[in-house]
Amino acid sequence: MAEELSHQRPKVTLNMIRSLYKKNIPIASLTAHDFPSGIVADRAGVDLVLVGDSLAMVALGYDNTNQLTMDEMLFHCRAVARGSKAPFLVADLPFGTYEVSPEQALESSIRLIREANMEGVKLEGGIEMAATVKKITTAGIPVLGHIGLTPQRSASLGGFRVQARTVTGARKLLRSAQALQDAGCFAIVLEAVPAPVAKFVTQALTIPTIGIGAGNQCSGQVLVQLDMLGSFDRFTPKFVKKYADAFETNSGAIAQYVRDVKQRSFPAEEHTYSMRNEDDIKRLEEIDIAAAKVSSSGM
Ligand SMILES: Nc1nc(=O)c2c([nH]1)NC[C@@H]1CN(c3ccc(C(=O)N[C@@H](CCC(=O)O)C(=O)O)cc3)CN21
Ligand SMILES: CC(C)C(=O)C(=O)O
Ligand SMILES: [Mg+2]
Repeated sequence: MAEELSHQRPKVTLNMIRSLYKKNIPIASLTAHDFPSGIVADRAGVDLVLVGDSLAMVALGYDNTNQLTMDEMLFHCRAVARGSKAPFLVADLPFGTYEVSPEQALESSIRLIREANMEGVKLEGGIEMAATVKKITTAGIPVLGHIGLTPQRSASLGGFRVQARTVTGARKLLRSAQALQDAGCFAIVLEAVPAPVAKFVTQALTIPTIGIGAGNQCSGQVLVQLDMLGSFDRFTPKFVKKYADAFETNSGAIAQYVRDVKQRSFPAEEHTYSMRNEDDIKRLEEIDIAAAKVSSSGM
């Protein structure tokens, strides 16, 4: 326990996120979707851990994020919160749990805070979600906005496409960002927009932007943990940098384990228990195994 405590760093609060922004220190965010991914993000110094609904695709094997239910999200949030102690904890509001009305959004947000130890929520959408954001933030729940490529709306966007590639698009993005800021968002995720557009929006705001596929001039960055670890092999967006090759490393390790088991080279001596008295081995060998077998199969 003492050793465990020595790894703890100060709790990242909303004030600390704001102070990083004021000091122009980029906010390092990363997703986590279970206990071990929450622990590593914490240990590695991540400021903000997002339990993203991308977990639908990377952890549960769904084709998109829209099939994820509130119960599944709550289940994963609880696991992340058990492992991730220092980072500021934010959860995605799953598709269908916040669009019906501001009241529905607030009720869903309250569940994530009260039942799953989250500290804030994220929702997708721009100016049209301003009243909803206002409802949630007024209740004292920090809200992270998310504009640009909004995966929950990929059907109406025509797929996972880069957004705001024109000046008109950039102006529209800024209007949405400002509406979210005015509604009380503490920060806004900008996903898959050209770097100059993200820079333009970031400079026009007084709250941080967290980029994913939005260049290096945002106030922070976020990636899906399994993407950057090279552990998700279905697709790789252009914005993903693979910092490890977990899929290759892990499947290689497991293939070696399979060979070892087949060859009886695992377990070795050091993974094996001994009897209390060496002499007992001999006594075991003297027992008539054939007789023991007969008596047991005869029941
Ligand atoms: N593993 C994973 N990583 C993610 O970043 C992620 C998810 N899942 N699931 C939910 C959404 C979906 N996301 C995606 C998925 C694909 C692209 C992609 O392939 N984009 C193309 C650009 C297409 C265009 O030309 O407009 C690319 O080449 O990057 C982008 C974002 C982001 N989110
Ligand atoms: C990639 C981030 C922004 C996200 O929304 C998710 O992981 O679901
Ligand atoms: Mg998401």
